[in-house]
Amino acid sequence: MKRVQIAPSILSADFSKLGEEIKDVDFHGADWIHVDVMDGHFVPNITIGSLVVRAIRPLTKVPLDVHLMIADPEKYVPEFIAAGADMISFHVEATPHVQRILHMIKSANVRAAVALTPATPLSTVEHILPDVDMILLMTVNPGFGGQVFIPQMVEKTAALRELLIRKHADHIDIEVDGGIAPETVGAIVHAGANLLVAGSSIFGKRDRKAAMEALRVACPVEI
Ligand SMILES: O=C(CO)[C@H](O)[C@H](O)COP(=O)(O)O
Ligand SMILES: [Fe+2]
Repeated sequence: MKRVQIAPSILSADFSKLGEEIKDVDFHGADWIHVDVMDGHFVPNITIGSLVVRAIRPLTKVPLDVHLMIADPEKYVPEFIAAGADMISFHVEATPHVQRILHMIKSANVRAAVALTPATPLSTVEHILPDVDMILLMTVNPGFGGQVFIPQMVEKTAALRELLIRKHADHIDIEVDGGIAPETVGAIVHAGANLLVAGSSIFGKRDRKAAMEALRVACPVEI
């Protein structure tokens, strides 16, 4: 089984002291820092852009996992690469140019990933597996932190892991994003997810050390 990693999402951090917030989860063993970029168009919320990615980049050695929830991602991918993203995911629902954008990201030596909202079928990624490093399955509808985990996404995650095994592409990471907490982590990791985004269940708690430990303890494999 692949090593399970934790990616705290700064969406639920205190933006008035973002640097301290990032250093806090860095100190307590975050594997990635998840950065949610929303444009008020692809999703009904506006968050942050590449200026913030550029500003936080020097504050930590933890790699930055940038989740683009934006229309026309091909227009903005270059500025997130230049800002220092280590991995970029964009939504297959947001562009007809999925493979072209994956190549754009990989040619800059950045990890390339596609994201699927809960209703998007796995068939949308079946024929581009050689081009992806990671697939992000949304386990809530994108746009907001603190939403309730959609239980049917356990079955979807298991189906994706089976597909990857069948296609000899089991090296691809499956990231799950939305409502990941000690109560949901067991089933989703058992189904085959190995990269856990957690916003409110880490930054929503005062003691981030305890919050991350609670996720690790609830995980069915050692992390
Ligand atoms: O992409 C996202 C929302 O669209 C966030 O990464 C996600 O919601 C994390 O927040 P939480 O863990 O609180 O659900
Ligand atoms: Fe996200």
